Amino acid sequence: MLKNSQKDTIYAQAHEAIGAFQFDESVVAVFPDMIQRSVPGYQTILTGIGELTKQYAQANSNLYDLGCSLGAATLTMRRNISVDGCEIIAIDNSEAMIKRAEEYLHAYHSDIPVNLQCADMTEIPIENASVVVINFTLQFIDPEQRDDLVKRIYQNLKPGGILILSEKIHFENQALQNAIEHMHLQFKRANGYSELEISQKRSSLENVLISDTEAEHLQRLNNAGFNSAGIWFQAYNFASFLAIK
Ligand SMILES: Nc1ncnc2c1ncn2[C@@H]1O[C@H](C[S@+](CC[C@H]([NH3+])C(=O)[O-])CC(=O)[O-])[C@@H](O)[C@H]1O
Ligand SMILES: O=C(O)C(=O)Cc1ccccc1
Repeated sequence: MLKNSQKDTIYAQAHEAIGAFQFDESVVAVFPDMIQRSVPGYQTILTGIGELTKQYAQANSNLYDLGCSLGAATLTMRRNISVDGCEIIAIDNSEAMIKRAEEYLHAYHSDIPVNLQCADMTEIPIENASVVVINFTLQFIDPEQRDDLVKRIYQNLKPGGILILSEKIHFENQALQNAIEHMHLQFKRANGYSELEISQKRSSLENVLISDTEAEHLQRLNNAGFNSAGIWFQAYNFASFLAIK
Protein backbone atom coordinates (compact mmCIF):
# COMPACT_ATOMS: atom_id res chain seq x y z
CA MET A 1 0.00 0.00 0.00
CA LEU A 2 1.32 3.43 -0.97
CA LYS A 3 4.68 1.82 -1.61
CA ASN A 4 6.06 3.63 -4.61
CA SER A 5 7.43 6.72 -2.89
CA GLN A 6 10.98 8.00 -2.86
CA LYS A 7 13.48 6.99 -0.22
CA ASP A 8 13.60 9.24 2.84
CA THR A 9 17.00 11.02 2.85
CA ILE A 10 15.74 14.25 4.44
CA TYR A 11 18.23 14.19 7.33
CA ALA A 12 21.03 12.31 5.52
CA GLN A 13 23.22 15.42 5.08
CA ALA A 14 24.46 17.50 8.01
CA HIS A 15 22.29 20.60 8.47
CA GLU A 16 23.70 23.68 10.16
CA ALA A 17 20.52 24.29 12.06
CA ILE A 18 17.69 21.83 12.47
CA GLY A 19 14.28 23.46 12.07
CA ALA A 20 11.06 22.12 13.57
CA PHE A 21 9.70 19.07 11.73
CA GLN A 22 7.01 20.03 9.18
CA PHE A 23 4.72 18.01 6.96
CA ASP A 24 5.75 19.93 3.83
CA GLU A 25 6.34 18.89 0.18
CA SER A 26 9.72 17.31 0.94
CA VAL A 27 8.22 15.07 3.64
CA VAL A 28 5.19 14.26 1.49
CA ALA A 29 7.46 12.96 -1.30
CA VAL A 30 9.09 10.40 1.00
CA PHE A 31 6.32 9.88 3.56
CA PRO A 32 5.35 6.23 2.91
CA ASP A 33 9.03 5.23 3.11
CA MET A 34 9.62 7.41 6.20
CA ILE A 35 6.71 6.08 8.23
CA GLN A 36 7.35 2.47 7.26
CA ARG A 37 11.03 2.69 8.31
CA SER A 38 10.35 4.74 11.46
CA VAL A 39 7.24 3.26 13.06
CA PRO A 40 7.45 -0.39 14.09
CA GLY A 41 4.15 -2.17 13.54
CA TYR A 42 2.76 0.52 11.20
CA GLN A 43 1.61 -2.03 8.60
CA THR A 44 0.10 -4.35 11.22
CA ILE A 45 -1.83 -1.42 12.67
CA LEU A 46 -3.26 -0.60 9.23
CA THR A 47 -4.36 -4.22 8.88
CA GLY A 48 -5.99 -4.02 12.32
CA ILE A 49 -7.78 -0.77 11.37
CA GLY A 50 -9.23 -2.69 8.41
CA GLU A 51 -10.39 -5.56 10.62
CA LEU A 52 -11.94 -3.23 13.21
CA THR A 53 -13.68 -1.26 10.45
CA LYS A 54 -15.18 -4.47 9.07
CA GLN A 55 -16.52 -5.26 12.53
CA TYR A 56 -17.67 -1.81 13.73
CA ALA A 57 -18.68 0.31 10.72
CA GLN A 58 -22.43 0.92 11.03
CA ALA A 59 -24.83 1.49 8.12
CA ASN A 60 -25.64 5.16 7.41
CA SER A 61 -22.81 6.54 9.55
CA ASN A 62 -19.62 8.54 9.13
CA LEU A 63 -16.08 7.21 9.53
CA TYR A 64 -13.29 9.65 10.32
CA ASP A 65 -9.56 9.55 9.58
CA LEU A 66 -8.12 12.48 11.57
CA GLY A 67 -4.57 13.39 10.48
CA CYS A 68 -4.90 11.22 7.39
CA SER A 69 -1.58 12.16 5.69
CA LEU A 70 -1.70 10.32 2.34
CA GLY A 71 -4.82 8.39 3.31
CA ALA A 72 -3.35 4.97 4.15
CA ALA A 73 -5.91 4.36 6.92
CA THR A 74 -8.72 5.78 4.77
CA LEU A 75 -7.88 3.29 2.00
CA THR A 76 -7.87 0.40 4.48
CA MET A 77 -11.19 1.51 5.96
CA ARG A 78 -12.74 2.00 2.54
CA ARG A 79 -11.78 -1.52 1.44
CA ASN A 80 -13.31 -3.06 4.57
CA ILE A 81 -16.71 -1.36 4.78
CA SER A 82 -19.44 -3.81 3.88
CA VAL A 83 -22.53 -1.90 5.07
CA ASP A 84 -24.50 0.71 3.12
CA GLY A 85 -24.64 4.47 3.47
CA CYS A 86 -21.15 5.14 4.86
CA GLU A 87 -18.99 8.16 4.16
CA ILE A 88 -15.34 8.59 5.15
CA ILE A 89 -14.22 12.05 6.24
CA ALA A 90 -10.44 12.36 6.01
CA ILE A 91 -8.78 15.43 7.49
CA ASP A 92 -5.22 16.77 7.44
CA ASN A 93 -3.97 20.31 8.00
CA SER A 94 -1.05 19.97 5.55
CA GLU A 95 -2.01 21.26 2.10
CA ALA A 96 0.82 19.21 0.54
CA MET A 97 -0.42 15.97 2.15
CA ILE A 98 -4.02 16.54 1.06
CA LYS A 99 -2.98 17.26 -2.52
CA ARG A 100 -1.08 13.99 -2.73
CA ALA A 101 -3.76 12.03 -0.85
CA GLU A 102 -6.25 13.11 -3.51
CA GLU A 103 -4.13 11.38 -6.16
CA TYR A 104 -3.77 8.18 -4.12
CA LEU A 105 -7.47 7.93 -3.41
CA HIS A 106 -8.36 8.35 -7.07
CA ALA A 107 -5.92 5.61 -8.05
CA TYR A 108 -8.21 2.96 -6.53
CA HIS A 109 -11.87 2.64 -7.41
CA SER A 110 -14.59 2.52 -4.76
CA ASP A 111 -18.25 3.47 -4.50
CA ILE A 112 -17.79 4.66 -0.92
CA PRO A 113 -17.48 8.46 -0.85
CA VAL A 114 -14.42 10.04 0.76
CA ASN A 115 -14.63 13.68 1.83
CA LEU A 116 -10.99 14.83 1.94
CA GLN A 117 -10.46 18.17 3.69
CA CYS A 118 -7.50 20.35 4.52
CA ALA A 119 -8.44 21.41 8.05
CA ASP A 120 -7.39 21.36 11.67
CA MET A 121 -8.78 18.21 13.28
CA THR A 122 -9.55 20.13 16.47
CA GLU A 123 -11.91 22.42 14.54
CA ILE A 124 -14.01 20.13 12.36
CA PRO A 125 -17.43 18.85 13.45
CA ILE A 126 -17.69 15.14 14.29
CA GLU A 127 -21.16 13.81 13.58
CA ASN A 128 -22.95 10.46 13.46
CA ALA A 129 -19.66 8.55 13.75
CA SER A 130 -19.23 4.79 14.01
CA VAL A 131 -15.44 4.58 13.54
CA VAL A 132 -12.91 7.32 14.31
CA VAL A 133 -9.24 6.72 13.53
CA ILE A 134 -6.41 8.93 14.82
CA ASN A 135 -3.33 7.11 13.56
CA PHE A 136 -0.23 8.82 15.00
CA THR A 137 -1.58 12.37 15.01
CA LEU A 138 -2.84 13.27 18.52
CA GLN A 139 0.87 13.45 19.44
CA PHE A 140 1.27 16.49 17.16
CA ILE A 141 -1.53 18.60 18.59
CA ASP A 142 -1.27 20.98 21.53
CA PRO A 143 -1.50 18.82 24.71
CA GLU A 144 -4.06 21.28 26.08
CA GLN A 145 -6.45 20.50 23.22
CA ARG A 146 -6.26 16.72 23.48
CA ASP A 147 -8.86 16.18 26.23
CA ASP A 148 -11.51 18.25 24.46
CA LEU A 149 -11.00 16.50 21.13
CA VAL A 150 -11.32 13.02 22.67
CA LYS A 151 -14.41 14.15 24.64
CA ARG A 152 -16.02 15.52 21.51
CA ILE A 153 -15.31 12.24 19.70
CA TYR A 154 -16.94 10.24 22.51
CA GLN A 155 -19.99 12.50 22.50
CA ASN A 156 -20.51 12.18 18.76
CA LEU A 157 -19.91 8.45 18.43
CA LYS A 158 -22.98 6.29 17.99
CA PRO A 159 -23.54 3.65 20.68
CA GLY A 160 -21.26 0.73 19.78
CA GLY A 161 -18.93 3.05 17.87
CA ILE A 162 -15.14 2.99 18.29
CA LEU A 163 -12.08 5.22 18.45
CA ILE A 164 -8.79 3.74 17.26
CA LEU A 165 -5.94 5.87 18.58
CA SER A 166 -2.32 5.06 17.67
CA GLU A 167 0.51 6.97 19.33
CA LYS A 168 4.19 7.02 20.13
CA ILE A 169 4.25 6.70 23.93
CA HIS A 170 6.88 7.16 26.61
CA PHE A 171 7.43 5.47 29.95
CA GLU A 172 7.59 7.16 33.36
CA ASN A 173 10.18 4.63 34.55
CA GLN A 174 13.56 5.80 33.18
CA ALA A 175 15.13 2.32 32.93
CA LEU A 176 12.13 1.07 30.95
CA GLN A 177 12.12 4.20 28.79
CA ASN A 178 15.83 3.75 27.96
CA ALA A 179 15.45 0.05 27.13
CA ILE A 180 12.44 0.50 24.88
CA GLU A 181 13.76 3.63 23.18
CA HIS A 182 16.92 1.66 22.42
CA MET A 183 14.81 -0.99 20.67
CA HIS A 184 13.21 1.73 18.52
CA LEU A 185 16.64 3.14 17.63
CA GLN A 186 17.81 -0.35 16.67
CA PHE A 187 14.70 -0.67 14.47
CA LYS A 188 15.63 2.57 12.67
CA ARG A 189 19.26 1.48 12.26
CA ALA A 190 18.14 -1.90 10.90
CA ASN A 191 16.02 0.03 8.37
CA GLY A 192 19.07 1.88 7.09
CA TYR A 193 18.95 5.18 8.98
CA SER A 194 22.39 6.54 9.92
CA GLU A 195 23.28 8.01 13.32
CA LEU A 196 23.24 11.49 11.72
CA GLU A 197 19.76 10.97 10.28
CA ILE A 198 18.48 9.63 13.58
CA SER A 199 19.90 12.46 15.67
CA GLN A 200 18.88 15.27 13.30
CA LYS A 201 15.33 13.94 13.06
CA ARG A 202 15.18 13.60 16.83
CA SER A 203 16.09 17.31 17.20
CA SER A 204 13.51 18.35 14.63
CA LEU A 205 10.76 16.46 16.48
CA GLU A 206 11.56 18.06 19.84
CA ASN A 207 8.56 20.08 21.04
CA VAL A 208 6.71 19.00 17.90
CA LEU A 209 5.90 15.38 18.73
CA ILE A 210 4.88 15.47 22.40
CA SER A 211 4.11 11.96 23.59
CA ASP A 212 1.97 10.87 26.54
CA THR A 213 2.26 7.72 28.65
CA GLU A 214 -0.11 4.75 28.37
CA ALA A 215 -1.65 5.81 31.70
CA GLU A 216 -2.28 9.37 30.44
CA HIS A 217 -3.99 8.04 27.32
CA LEU A 218 -6.19 5.64 29.28
CA GLN A 219 -7.07 8.36 31.77
CA ARG A 220 -8.06 10.72 28.94
CA LEU A 221 -10.18 8.03 27.27
CA ASN A 222 -11.88 7.14 30.55
CA ASN A 223 -12.49 10.79 31.45
CA ALA A 224 -14.09 11.33 28.05
CA GLY A 225 -16.60 8.61 28.89
CA PHE A 226 -15.10 5.45 27.38
CA ASN A 227 -15.56 2.56 29.84
CA SER A 228 -13.93 0.07 27.50
CA ALA A 229 -10.44 1.22 26.47
CA GLY A 230 -7.14 -0.58 26.17
CA ILE A 231 -4.14 -1.30 23.99
CA TRP A 232 -4.87 -3.76 21.18
CA PHE A 233 -1.37 -3.54 19.62
CA GLN A 234 2.06 -2.39 20.73
CA ALA A 235 5.51 -2.51 19.13
CA TYR A 236 8.17 -0.99 21.40
CA ASN A 237 7.09 2.60 22.16
CA PHE A 238 4.34 2.68 19.53
CA ALA A 239 0.91 1.66 20.76
CA SER A 240 -2.60 1.56 19.38
CA PHE A 241 -5.60 1.94 21.70
CA LEU A 242 -9.13 0.75 21.06
CA ALA A 243 -11.95 2.55 22.85
CA ILE A 244 -15.54 1.30 22.49
CA LYS A 245 -18.62 3.37 23.34
N1 LIG B 1 -4.04 19.78 13.97
C1 LIG B 1 -3.96 18.92 12.96
N2 LIG B 1 -5.07 18.66 12.21
C2 LIG B 1 -5.01 17.80 11.18
N3 LIG B 1 -3.89 17.12 10.83
C3 LIG B 1 -2.78 17.35 11.55
C4 LIG B 1 -2.75 18.25 12.63
N4 LIG B 1 -1.50 18.27 13.15
C5 LIG B 1 -0.76 17.41 12.41
N5 LIG B 1 -1.53 16.87 11.42
C6 LIG B 1 -1.15 15.88 10.41
O1 LIG B 1 -0.98 14.65 11.07
C7 LIG B 1 -0.23 13.77 10.23
C8 LIG B 1 0.65 12.90 11.12
S1 LIG B 1 1.25 11.42 10.34
C9 LIG B 1 -0.26 10.46 10.25
C10 LIG B 1 -0.13 9.15 9.52
C11 LIG B 1 -1.42 8.67 8.91
N6 LIG B 1 -2.56 8.78 9.83
C12 LIG B 1 -1.26 7.25 8.41
O2 LIG B 1 -1.96 6.38 8.93
O3 LIG B 1 -0.47 7.05 7.47
C13 LIG B 1 2.12 10.58 11.59
C14 LIG B 1 3.58 10.77 11.63
O4 LIG B 1 4.11 11.40 10.68
O5 LIG B 1 4.20 10.29 12.62
C15 LIG B 1 0.52 14.68 9.25
O6 LIG B 1 0.09 14.43 7.94
C16 LIG B 1 0.17 16.09 9.71
O7 LIG B 1 0.05 17.01 8.64
O1 LIG C 1 10.92 8.84 13.37
C1 LIG C 1 10.66 8.83 14.57
O2 LIG C 1 11.55 8.79 15.43
C2 LIG C 1 9.29 8.83 15.04
O3 LIG C 1 9.09 9.01 16.18
C3 LIG C 1 8.12 8.55 14.15
C4 LIG C 1 7.79 9.56 13.11
C5 LIG C 1 7.48 9.07 11.85
C6 LIG C 1 7.17 9.96 10.83
C7 LIG C 1 7.14 11.33 11.08
C8 LIG C 1 7.42 11.80 12.35
C9 LIG C 1 7.72 10.91 13.37
